[in-house]
Amino acid sequence: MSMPELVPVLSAQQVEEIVVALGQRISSDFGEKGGVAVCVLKGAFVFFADLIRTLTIPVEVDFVGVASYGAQTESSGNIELTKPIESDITGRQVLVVEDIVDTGATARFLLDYLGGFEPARINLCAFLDKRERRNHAVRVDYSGHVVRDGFLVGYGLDWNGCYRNLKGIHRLEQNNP
Ligand SMILES: O=P(O)(O)OC[C@H]1O[C@H](OP(=O)(O)OP(=O)(O)O)[C@H](O)[C@@H]1O
Ligand SMILES: Nc1nc2[nH]cnc2c(=O)[nH]1
Repeated sequence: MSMPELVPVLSAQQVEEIVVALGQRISSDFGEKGGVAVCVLKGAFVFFADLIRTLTIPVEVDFVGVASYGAQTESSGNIELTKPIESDITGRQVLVVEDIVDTGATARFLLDYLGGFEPARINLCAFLDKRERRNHAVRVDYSGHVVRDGFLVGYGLDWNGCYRNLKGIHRLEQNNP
């Protein structure tokens, strides 16, 4: 199999502008009460670190782990909780931070899981909102960039464990010889 090609989708500069705009909206909506920002591991960790530093409200952070894709570019559909939340989010304002919402299976699973702790409010923020394959009902309250198709890597998103360190977003194209 030949090496996949990386086609640029968003530059590092564009990524930064999107993150700043999201941070302003979230700060304004959550207000001085602030809340708990929950990073969905692993993919969201890069976006999360940038986003929380644009917030101008009191914010605590926590992390949940889920896995579903493994080495594939298609979700297995079996979502596994690999790390539970540690904070008490009951009655708090909660922001779930994802790198990408694709089929919506992971986000749906997490909103149901975290919603079970009865937060005062729970909103979903995704850097990338890929709607074409959505087959679970989820509302992305804060969507950074809507993408149509393709498998995307960079800015935390991986393929087979690689490319999370790229500063921009790229589409992975498998060239068949
Ligand atoms: O909307 P969906 O179709 O459920 O896809 C979105 C999920 O897929 C990716 O996670 P992945 O399972 O690849 O794990 P990772 O975050 O550890 O890379 C991504 O980080 C989202 O959590
Ligand atoms: N890296 C990566 N993970 C995903 N999980 C769901 N969709 C995608 C995607 O386009 N890229």
